Amino acid sequence: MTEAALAAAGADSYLQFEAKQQPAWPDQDALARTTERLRQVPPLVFAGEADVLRDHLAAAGRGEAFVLQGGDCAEIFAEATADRIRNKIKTILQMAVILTYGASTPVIKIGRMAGQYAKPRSADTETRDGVTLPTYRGDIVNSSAFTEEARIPNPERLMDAYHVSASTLNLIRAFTHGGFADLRRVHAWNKGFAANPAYARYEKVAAQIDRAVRFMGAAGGDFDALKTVDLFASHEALLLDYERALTRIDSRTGLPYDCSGHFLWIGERTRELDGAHVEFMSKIANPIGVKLGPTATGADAVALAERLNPDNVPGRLTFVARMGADKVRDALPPLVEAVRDAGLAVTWLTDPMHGNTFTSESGYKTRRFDTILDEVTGFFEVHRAAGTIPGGMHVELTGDDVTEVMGGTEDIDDEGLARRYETKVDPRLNHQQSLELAFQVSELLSAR
Ligand SMILES: O=C[C@H](O)[C@H](O)COP(=O)(O)O
Ligand SMILES: C=C(OP(=O)(O)O)C(=O)O
Ligand SMILES: [Mn+2]
Repeated sequence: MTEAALAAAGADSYLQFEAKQQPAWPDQDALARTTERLRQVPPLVFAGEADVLRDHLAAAGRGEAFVLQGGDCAEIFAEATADRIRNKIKTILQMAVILTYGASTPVIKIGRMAGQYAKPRSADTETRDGVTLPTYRGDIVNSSAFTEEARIPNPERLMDAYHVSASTLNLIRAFTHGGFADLRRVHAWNKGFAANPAYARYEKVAAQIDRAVRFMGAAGGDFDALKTVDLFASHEALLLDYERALTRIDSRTGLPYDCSGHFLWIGERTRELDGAHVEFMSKIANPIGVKLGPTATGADAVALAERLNPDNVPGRLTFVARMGADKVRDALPPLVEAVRDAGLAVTWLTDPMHGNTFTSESGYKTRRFDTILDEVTGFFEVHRAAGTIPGGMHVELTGDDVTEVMGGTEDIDDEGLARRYETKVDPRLNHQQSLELAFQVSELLSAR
């Protein structure tokens, strides 16, 4: 019955199109058994929550809120521990308080969390010391260990992804609604950060936020209302077998929602108009995103918006621009202007990470803090010139003290990268660098 309704709603139409970046599963029967099980399990999120997020994203598109989307490039099953999840949530909440001050509007918090397990890769194979194996495609597909066995796509991992997502989401809900996210606590953490002499340049903003919080208290502000926050879950909808298996008909509206997360996006490598990913995304009712890189044209952006949001519903569609700091000021304006001139409702985010990756001399895949900040700055400049809204920021970060991105006050250099380089795919801002970025962006936002 439900499956019939999903088919009638077009949830399987994507099967007629080419799907890029899918694993070569050696055992199709095992895959079918797992997806069959996944079609029976409880959804991870409720469609009504996705609707709430869509309304928030619409507000961000109008400049009445700012979006902070962040988390790992690739979540790792074995790293879904209480400590690591807590540190990540803490980092996002700390950044959100800083940005809220700068934007003087609510910050919509979205984790690249509880489902960010599938990775598109530029190469199908990886060679180390003369040995060539299939690439790691995320924990939902294979393991990053460099052995032949580990790299074989294993469909049982889809089930593991579901369970690890469920436990991560459970902890997110507990932390954000159980007292951990209380504004006064988060504010005290930020004061501690800015009081460290190394970060003296952020003291001024931190002191201003402190004054604002104290003013609120004196004026009888309701801090109890600020004890809980909403942190939404998002990931790249890359592995279509998994996303389709977690799609459910919403009992309220009769519409299909992909209940693997609140917000799903498709990446730069899978956004073809005639590809399976765009077709699948066109059929689900969640708020969705599309990454746009420097080769995207204004016509591409308009065509994607018309295809993915034919009713022009505000908040339904977010474009995440990932141009590169050296290109954003030239490549983004034509897209923003075309969308603006066509009267299309789109919420614009900047991803200042994916266009700024390079390999350091010592061989680490890295990015520079200053380049990341420069792309965010360019994004704000472009929107200011076009009279459009810079709606938010999408970043790869972790709450831990890793050394993967160069620069920041700590000034991690090429040699320093080796100290604690842990990511399995792309480099992440560490805890300190994430807060620094928030302080600097909050200044850009104040001028918005
Ligand atoms: O996270 C994004 C992509 O999956 C990643 O940048 C691809 O990395 P690769 O070029 O090492 O395959
Ligand atoms: C794959 C990613 O990015 P993009 O599609 O922008 O390259 C990502 O966000 O990890
Ligand atoms: Mn990445």
